[in-house]
Amino acid sequence: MTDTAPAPGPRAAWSLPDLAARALGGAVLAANDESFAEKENLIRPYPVVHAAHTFGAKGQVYDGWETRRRRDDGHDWALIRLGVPGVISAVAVDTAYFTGNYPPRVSVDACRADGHPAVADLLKADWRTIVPVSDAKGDSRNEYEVADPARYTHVRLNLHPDGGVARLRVHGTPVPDPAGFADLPLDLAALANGAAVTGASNAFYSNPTGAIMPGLAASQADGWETARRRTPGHEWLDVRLAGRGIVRIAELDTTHLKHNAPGWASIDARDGADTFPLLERTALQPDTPHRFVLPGDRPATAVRLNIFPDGGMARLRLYGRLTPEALRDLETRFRS
Ligand SMILES: NC(=O)NC(NC(N)=O)C(=O)[O-]
Repeated sequence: MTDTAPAPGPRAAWSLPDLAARALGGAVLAANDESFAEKENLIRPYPVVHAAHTFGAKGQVYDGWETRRRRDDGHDWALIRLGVPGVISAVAVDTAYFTGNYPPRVSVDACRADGHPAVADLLKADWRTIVPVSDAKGDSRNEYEVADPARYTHVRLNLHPDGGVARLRVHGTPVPDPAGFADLPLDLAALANGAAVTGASNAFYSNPTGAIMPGLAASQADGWETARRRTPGHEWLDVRLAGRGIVRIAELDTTHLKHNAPGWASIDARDGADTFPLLERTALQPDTPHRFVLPGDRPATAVRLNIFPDGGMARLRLYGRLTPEALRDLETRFRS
């Protein structure tokens, strides 16, 4: 859970995942100045913390990135690698607790530098403006929507002229490099491979997208957890796969869900207008990574994970192979 959860409403861009998230592999690579507070705080996943009148050797302590007061005409910048490349739809610049020292204006540039570029190479990259110089407020979540269909790998946050920013969130659609998707089985449900959570019956305790994030869940808050269900029925999670493919192994990981794991789970698959069972209703254990080998060979584009009656899932992994057509589509999308 972060401090910068979008306000409710029909604002699709803000419900897209944060491509700069540290948990996805994002990193703050460089900043021209971090005299007061360090740049890495920009992508911390935690709510911003603040205690007034706490002074360190450099001044008041802030949970964010804060530069010195400029005495020239320049501006400050920080360079961020996205965890997974993608199309950026919205950027949030959260100045929580920066009141007398927030940047009055910000802008954001983006570039596409595939591979593993060094900072020196990135500084020479072809940067495009995705958020022009825009007004920002102090102690606020400043939101800027982006209408640019290009795929980017890095962003640069500019402060005009200087100041402090608590958090940067870069919402967008992952467009991963499909090199290697052809020869190896991959997790067709992984966000990093281009899958997405498209719906959940209940998202009371955590963001359901946590269930398809990389790595092991760090805690119960890191996966999907529902409220206790007090009515008949069951909870479910919808996932659009990275592409049309055949799933051979399903991993249902209830790690950290000790007294609130689902009793049972099943998975339904969808391919066009057809739906079919991928995993029949199966008993689950608390705090356990379950692995099921699936017998079928029908391709699917999306799945619904059903949990009975409620609980959640730390991680859902669906290992399989893309169809040749789906692989070609991803390659075209990545190159365009
Ligand atoms: N009281 C402050 O916050 N002062 C300043 N910042 C820090 N971190 O002390 C400043 O000058 O921007």
